Amino acid sequence: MTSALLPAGFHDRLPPRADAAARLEACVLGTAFAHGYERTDPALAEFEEGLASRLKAARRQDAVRFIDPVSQRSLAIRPDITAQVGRIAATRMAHHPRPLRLSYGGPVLKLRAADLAPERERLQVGCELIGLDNVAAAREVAGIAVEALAAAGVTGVSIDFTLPDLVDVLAAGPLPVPAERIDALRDRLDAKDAGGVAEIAPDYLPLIEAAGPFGPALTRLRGFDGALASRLDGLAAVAAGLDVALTLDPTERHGFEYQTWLGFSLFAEGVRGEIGRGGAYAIVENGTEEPAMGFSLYIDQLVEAGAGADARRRLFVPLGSDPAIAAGLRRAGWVTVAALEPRDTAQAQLCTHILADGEARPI
Ligand SMILES: N[C@@H](Cc1c[nH]c[nH+]1)C(=O)O
Repeated sequence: MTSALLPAGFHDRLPPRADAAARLEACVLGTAFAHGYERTDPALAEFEEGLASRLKAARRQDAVRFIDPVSQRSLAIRPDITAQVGRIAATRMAHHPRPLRLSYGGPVLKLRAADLAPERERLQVGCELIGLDNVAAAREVAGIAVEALAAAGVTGVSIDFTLPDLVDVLAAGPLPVPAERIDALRDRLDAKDAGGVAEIAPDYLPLIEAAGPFGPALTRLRGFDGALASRLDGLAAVAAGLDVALTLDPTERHGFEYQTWLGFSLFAEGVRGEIGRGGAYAIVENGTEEPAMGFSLYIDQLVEAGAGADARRRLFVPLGSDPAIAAGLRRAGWVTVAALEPRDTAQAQLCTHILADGEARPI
């Protein structure tokens, strides 16, 4: 019988997966570091209002909240580190020159699991570029995400672009929609509900058909409304710098609550669901807004698909072996597992090799 040790949506990472996760995290952060992104390590929990108000339309209901007995205030456990990096950039690092490049990695907690992803606690690793949200910023950020995944040995990566504020832009200008119906229109477009869209604003129907492989989708969108020309040029320029499969789904909103002109989801062949997301957004501080661009990767699905695994070559060091030889082999990259009592065996210690006559012999 397996009785639940942990609540639904939570899991312990055991060996070798915990090591694989740490390796992937280090690989992503290492790639980011090499591009000038320095690490921040925000607090696990913070005042709820600060977290919720920092990014426009970030969802307060995503966070696990509680009243802190010490401060008597409502705290939230972070559901997304991006908002925290925004807080740090806007306050303690406000005086740093822009653009400011920061990276992060750590657990995040959601109040509820999403339909297709049962996890509530996940390991989030990412980069934020604060002070710019133009094409150059998007190219850098998306490029680093792709490079980091390649460095981590993840293959078959693809990116699905979206234009999160597209409906707002069209509704405010060329294709007016009554304000009270915009939310419903957005939801129906997101759900690709053609009948529902036709009821509210039939002019928007071509947007549903514009989803698909990047090139043709972009061409269809270009024919849709001239008001989008500069955005679409920007999108084309971002895509041109990326050497992975690209798609475009202009009305996808799910998971892009606070992103503005550009959003993207990352996928990899053989990996369940999205492995990450990113895009442009604004950080709000004292009524002013600062543009930013970033991406977050979720490491657990990658680990589940086998990424970050190593060959697990473990060398068993029998009792009485010369410690200097084992030390030399460790320096050469071996993992050594020392026998601590006579009945220890290489098999019990999951070793692939054994130290015999001063050298590593396969078992
Ligand atoms: N933090 C966002 C992705 C993102 C990072 N920067 C901008 N957007 C997410 O996990 O969905």
